[in-house]
Amino acid sequence: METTIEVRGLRKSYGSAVAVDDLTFGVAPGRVTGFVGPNGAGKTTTLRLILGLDRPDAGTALVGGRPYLSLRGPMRHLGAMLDASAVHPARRARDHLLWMAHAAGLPARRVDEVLDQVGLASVARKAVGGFSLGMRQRLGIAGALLGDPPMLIFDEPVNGLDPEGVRWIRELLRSLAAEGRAVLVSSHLMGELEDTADHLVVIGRGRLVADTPVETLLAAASDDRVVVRTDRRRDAMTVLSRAGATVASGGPGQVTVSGLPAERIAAVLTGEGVPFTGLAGHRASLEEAYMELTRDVDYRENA
Ligand SMILES: Nc1ncnc2c1ncn2[C@@H]1O[C@H](COP(=O)(O)OP(=O)(O)OP(=O)(O)O)[C@@H](O)[C@H]1O
Repeated sequence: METTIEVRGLRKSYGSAVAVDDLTFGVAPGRVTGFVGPNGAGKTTTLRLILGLDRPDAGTALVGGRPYLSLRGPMRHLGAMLDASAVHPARRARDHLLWMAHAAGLPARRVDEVLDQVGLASVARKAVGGFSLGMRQRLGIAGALLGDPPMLIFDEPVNGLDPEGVRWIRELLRSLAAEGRAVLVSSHLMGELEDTADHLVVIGRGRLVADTPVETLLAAASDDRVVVRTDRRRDAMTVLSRAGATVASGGPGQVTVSGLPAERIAAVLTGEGVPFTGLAGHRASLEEAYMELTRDVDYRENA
């Protein structure tokens, strides 16, 4: 069975509001695909359609080549965490997972394995009502991992987590992809996916905005600016603009230069006797690349 999730021409409206509008993308194995868009962009609706929790008005969502609801033992194919708070507060963590495992025909030993994997083994017999948001997210992730599936979906797993929790999820997602699994993770904050996602599917108002490798997006957003570190800022700006560069003060001890390659900048400064301590290319952050990408997309309601 192929380990890809394929969404084709997916469409879903609620009354007159179009939540997902002719959406097409794929989620490949062995990488983390970030599913990004502002609040209300249609991410959760899309994930619900993939899982068969809602019916599309048009289009298809296939999991390993088949609709999720037609899979035998679906949790062995695709694991998902959509709403980590949807567990009865009186239920103990281990009992919750045992119930899930039983319903899915999975062995009870998987419950202890996933509790260990997500770091909840020591609180396995505690009621979920006393869990922090981070612990609930971990429990939700444990549920997704229960069937040891080759495909995984996580809806906003980083929401409300402390930096330690964010780091943990980031490493988990990377390791799941490194094992060859297809991992789809949604977020409304691009910065959260920095150092995590290999590929991005960006949506706005239900429509596809971009489907691109992260590297390609970053390269396109990183321009030819070079940052020069020097104590003689004024002199550096004078000689570099005379040499044809566009210069700007880049803050204390820094000049931002564009229009000249780094080697030429170094040669001009050296030739004119202007000392400098560093030259570095400007590399865009994922957040900057996202702003660039979505600058012309109108997200306003009813726009
Ligand atoms: N059951 C529903 N009934 C009516 N409207 C809905 C329903 N579910 C979603 N919507 C609407 O569809 C649009 C997309 O919502 P969705 O939750 O999919 O977005 P999202 O990208 O996941 O946003 P968030 O990051 O806030 O979760 C929104 O305008 C939302 O109000």
